[in-house]
Amino acid sequence: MPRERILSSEDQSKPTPPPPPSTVLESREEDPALRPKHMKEMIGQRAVYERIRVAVDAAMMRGEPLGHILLDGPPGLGKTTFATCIPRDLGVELQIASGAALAAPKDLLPYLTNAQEGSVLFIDEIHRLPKAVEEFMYPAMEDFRIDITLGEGVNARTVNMNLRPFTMIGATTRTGLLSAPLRDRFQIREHLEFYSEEELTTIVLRNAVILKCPIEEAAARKIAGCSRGTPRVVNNRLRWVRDYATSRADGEVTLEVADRALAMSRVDSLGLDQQDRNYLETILRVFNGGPAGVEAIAHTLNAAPDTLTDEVEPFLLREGLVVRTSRGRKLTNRGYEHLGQTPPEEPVGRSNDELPLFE
Ligand SMILES: Nc1ncnc2c1ncn2[C@@H]1O[C@H](COP(=O)(O)OP(=O)(O)OP(=O)(O)O)[C@@H](O)[C@H]1O
Repeated sequence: MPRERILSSEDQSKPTPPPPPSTVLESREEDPALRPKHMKEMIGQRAVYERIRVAVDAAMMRGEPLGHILLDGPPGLGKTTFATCIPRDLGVELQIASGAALAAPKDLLPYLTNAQEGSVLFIDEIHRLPKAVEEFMYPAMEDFRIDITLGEGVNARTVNMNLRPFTMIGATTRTGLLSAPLRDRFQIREHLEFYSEEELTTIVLRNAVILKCPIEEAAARKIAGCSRGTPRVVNNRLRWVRDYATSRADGEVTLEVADRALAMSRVDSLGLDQQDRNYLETILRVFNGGPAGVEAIAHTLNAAPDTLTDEVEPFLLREGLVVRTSRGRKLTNRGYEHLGQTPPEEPVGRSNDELPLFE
C-alpha cells in the first residue's frame, strides 16, 4: 500500500533523539496550500521534470529504490517542492533534515536507521554538511552501510551496520561547494533554472484560485513579470497584491490595483526590490561602479555575504545588471542605465584582469 506521510520529530521512535524542530517541513512552509503536492502539478522545469519522471517510473516498475538525486539552483525555484513531490509520487515516506543542523555523524544516524526501504531522506543545504558527516554518508549512499566506532583509544572498534536501501535527495544553492566524492554519489544531478514570465503567470493564476482571489489576466502577467523568475517571489507578490486589493480596493486584483500595490512595495519594472537596488547603488556610489568584493559590499550594506551571493546576485547576474570579474563585482552598462546613470566610456568587465567569471 502506498504510504504518503512526512515524518516529523514525533514520528521518530525512542531512544532515537528527535531531529531539531527546524528540520520539520511544516515549520518552514510559507503557505502549504500553494506548494504543489505531486510532480505533475508543478509548473515549468519541464526538462528536469521529464528526466526525474523517467527515473521515478522506472524505480516503481522495477520495485527498486530511486537513485540519489542532487538538486541545485537559487532559492525559491522548487528544490524542496521536487523533494516533497517525489516521495508522494513514489508512495514512500519522507524524512527531512538540514545540512546546517547535522553537526556530527550522530545527528545523521537516526535518519539513516529510521529510513524505511525505498524511502526518501531529503537533506536541504547539503553544502553545509561538515566533512565528518559527509564522509560518514559515503558508505550509506553507496552500499547502504554505515561504520560506527565504539569505545575510545585502544578499546575502539568499528562495527558495520546495514541500512535499508533508501534514496537521498540533496538540495543546494552552491554545487561548487560540494566535494567531488559527494557529488559523484548522486546518480541524478539537476540544475533548476529561473522560470519564464509565461510559467510564472500560470502559477499566479493557479494560486489565485487556491487563495480565492479574483484576478485579471493582465494583473497576473504584471505580477509574474516583477517576480525575478522565482515561484517563491511570485507567491509573495501575489499575497501582497491580494492584501492590497482587500484593504484598498474591492478585493479584485485588476491591473491598476496590481500596479498600485507593487509601486507601494517599491518593486520596480524589472521586479527588483529595495535590497536589490541597495546592492546596485552601493557598487555605483561607494565603489564607483566596481570592481568590489562581495565581502566589502556586504559590510557596507550590513548584510551577510551569503545572502548576497545566494539570494541577490543570481538574478542580477542573469539580467546582466552586474558581472562577476576576477577582481570583484562590476556594474554593467545595463546596470548603470537601470539606476538612471550614464555608463562610463570604457566597456565594463573586459580588461585582461577583469574577465567575467563563470561558475
Ligand atoms: N514548479 C513549481 N510550480 C508551482 N509552484 C512552485 C514550483 N516550484 C516552487 N513553487 C512554489 O514556490 C515555493 C518555493 O519553492 P521551494 O521551497 O521548493 O524552493 P527551494 O528551491 O527549495 O528554495 P530554498 O533553496 O530556499 O529552500 C513553494 O512553496 C511553491 O509554492
